[in-house]
Parts: sequence; C-alpha cells; structure tokens
Amino acid sequence: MTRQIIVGNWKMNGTSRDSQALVEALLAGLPASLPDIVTCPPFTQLALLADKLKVSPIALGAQDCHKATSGAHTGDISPAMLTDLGVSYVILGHSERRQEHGELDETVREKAVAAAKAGLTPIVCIGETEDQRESGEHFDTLGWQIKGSLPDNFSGILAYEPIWAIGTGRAATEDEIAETMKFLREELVRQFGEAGKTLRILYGGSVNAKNAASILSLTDVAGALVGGASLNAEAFLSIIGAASAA
Ligand SMILES: O=C(CO)COP(=O)(O)O
Repeated sequence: MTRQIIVGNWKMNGTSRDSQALVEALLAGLPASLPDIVTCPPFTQLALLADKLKVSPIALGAQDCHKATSGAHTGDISPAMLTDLGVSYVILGHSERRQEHGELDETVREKAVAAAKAGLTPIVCIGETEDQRESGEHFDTLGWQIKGSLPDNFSGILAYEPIWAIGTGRAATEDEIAETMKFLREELVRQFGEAGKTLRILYGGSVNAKNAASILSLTDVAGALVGGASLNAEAFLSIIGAASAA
C-alpha cells in the first residue's frame, strides 16, 4: 500500500507571523507514522518556511509557476526560482487560477512540462462546475481537462476538485467521489497506458477533520488537497492522522 499524500493549499493566506505559528504547531503535533505531507503557502512565505522545514518531514509546495525559466514576465515566478528555494511540488491549474486568471488547459499543460523539467512534482487540478454536474456533463468536462492539461509522459499528481465543493463545506459524497475516481482512472489508463494505472489522484473540496478518514479510504484516492482546514493546525493534523491510518 503506497503512502497517502496530504497537501495543504493555504491560498492567499498567511503573514510571516501566522505562517511561522502554523508550521510550528504542525511540527509539534505530527504523529509517529506519517503520510507524505506538503504545505503550499503563498510565494511570500516560501523562503521563511524553506528554512523552518529544512529538516522536517513536511515538504514545500508552491501554488503556481510560470512556464519560462526567466525573462520579461512581470509578477511571475519560474520553476527554477522555486527549486532554488527548496520547493519540491507545485499546484497547477487550480480552478481559482482558471477562473480568476483565465488559465486554459493548454497553459496548465505547458506549466506542468516546465515544472517537471525543473524537478518539481506538478499537482494538476481539474474539476467540474455545479452546472456541469447537474446537467450530466461532468465526465465530459473532466475527460477534456485531463486530455488538455496533462502533458505526455506525465508523472506528477492529478487532483480532482469539484468546484462546487471548494470552500463550501459541502464535500462530494463518497459515492460521487468513488464514481469519479473510477472514471478518472479509466481516462488516465486510456491516455497513458500502463503508467496511467499508478498515477496518484487526490480529492479536494471541503476535506476536514470529520470527513477525511472516509474519503481517504476510498479506492483510488491517494490523498487529499486541503484548503481551509490546512490553515488550522489541529484540523490539518487530524487529516494527517486519518491518512496515516488509511
Ligand atoms: O481548493 C481547495 C484546495 O486546493 C479546497 O479548498 P477547501 O478545502 O477550502 O474546500
């Protein structure tokens, strides 16, 4: 059984003071048996946390990167700048970036190629809107997102985050997650052949201390991408605990 991976996406939250306090509380409370743990603070906290987490079991991730190594891209951060700081994962194509920054599947795919080339593990997010699910178009949407966002030879992590479950407190039901995971696995195998059988898939969307154990026990769920609950040390530690037991 492979170790689960729990990723905390802090989104646009965290001053130096809060970030420091949060990681100190996490480090003090980690259980003896651990899943893989990744924390993705905003860019501004990466250097501080790289230092704090250097000799810890918590890996560092970023929430986005540019596809170029350097150049005239005001406001952007390159994969090489992230690896330079000791970052090892990067979330790409989160629905908030797709919606607020107009990121398309193609952009996400180019970023995933660049990230992997720099040595980062890309965590590529896909997910349907509530309207798409209600009208029965969710599998088509997810299928297109997989085809468009994942590069050839993809060896990163796929995160399924239904948009209607993000930040709403309404996680997808176990049946919805199970059925979707089955579909995603089939699509990955269709696209990547044998390699698609072992690509890791995370679930994200209102994962919390209460529902983590049941979600993480579902077939093909290799871990969770956690937003709000990753900002609370106690809640995130409970999710880590649930992953150790899964
Ligand atoms: O978007 C998410 C993680 O990337 C999920 O956010 P919530 O856990 O706050 O629903």
